[in-house]
Amino acid sequence: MNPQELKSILSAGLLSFPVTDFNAQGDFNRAGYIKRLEWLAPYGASALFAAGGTGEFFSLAASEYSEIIKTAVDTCASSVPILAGVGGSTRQAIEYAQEAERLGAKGLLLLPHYLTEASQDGVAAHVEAVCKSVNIGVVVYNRNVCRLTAPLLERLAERCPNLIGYKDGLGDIELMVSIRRRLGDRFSYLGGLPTAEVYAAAYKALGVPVYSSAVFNFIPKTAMDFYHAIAREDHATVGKIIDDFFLPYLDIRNRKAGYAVSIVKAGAKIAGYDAGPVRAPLTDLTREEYEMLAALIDKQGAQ
Ligand SMILES: O=C([O-])C(=O)C[C@H](O)[C@@H](O)C(=O)[O-]
Repeated sequence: MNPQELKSILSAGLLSFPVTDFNAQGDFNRAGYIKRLEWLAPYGASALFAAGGTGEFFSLAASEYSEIIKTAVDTCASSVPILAGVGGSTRQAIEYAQEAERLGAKGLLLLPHYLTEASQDGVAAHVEAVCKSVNIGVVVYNRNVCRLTAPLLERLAERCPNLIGYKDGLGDIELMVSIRRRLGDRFSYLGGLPTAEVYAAAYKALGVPVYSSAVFNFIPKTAMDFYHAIAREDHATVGKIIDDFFLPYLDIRNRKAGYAVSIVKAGAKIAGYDAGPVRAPLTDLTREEYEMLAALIDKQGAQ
């Protein structure tokens, strides 16, 4: 798939980031991951991102990465395109990028580099180096230490034809509007704030109709229904699902840093697709929080 074909796929529909399965010892659980992907793939997401943020990319060893991407690509070959998360230092990100391309990923999501502050010129050089290391399409994820501005993205877009997407995890409306207006159709735009549904209507109004859903991991039908309600601007349905499900969900998610991922793994277990524990530095929900989530899912009849 060339970068322009990928851009067109990412310009409509719902995207999702499957969690990564670990067994009780905390090791990658390939069989569980295959079962998960086989369950989720038919629900109609336009692309799935393996080893992304919700897939705990930041906690994976390089030796596990290849197996995870290969498993996702092989399992979903005939159903849904797989993009791979990449990140870390520039050299590490390039190694991951080339490995993911070799294994058949259709594109990459470039997660922010790790730890150090950096000038945005430096971040742009990092993004350019990763884009130039592969032929497949790349989506850059503005979040945390990666805070590229519209002029820098414009420069990157000129230099890197395969940089085809911009994913926003910052929620800075002024920045988002300036990027959307200045870059126009050059990119596909993805809403990617944690629990992106809560921002979906506002982002659609800004010209960003596509978002990635983490809750798709455990209530895929509800996630798709919500996406369709957003797409047809059915405000009553959107408001009802936000009131009944997402606001109480956020009350649990906001109890601890990192719960945006932990709560999704808890949800997967409740849905009958246990992905095992999260890895440190994340922590799992407490028993009480887990029961609260189970009751919330049950109350909605969400699935
Ligand atoms: O890197 C990630 O996993 C994300 O940020 C995607 C998530 O799906 C996010 O959009 C969410 O939590 O809904």
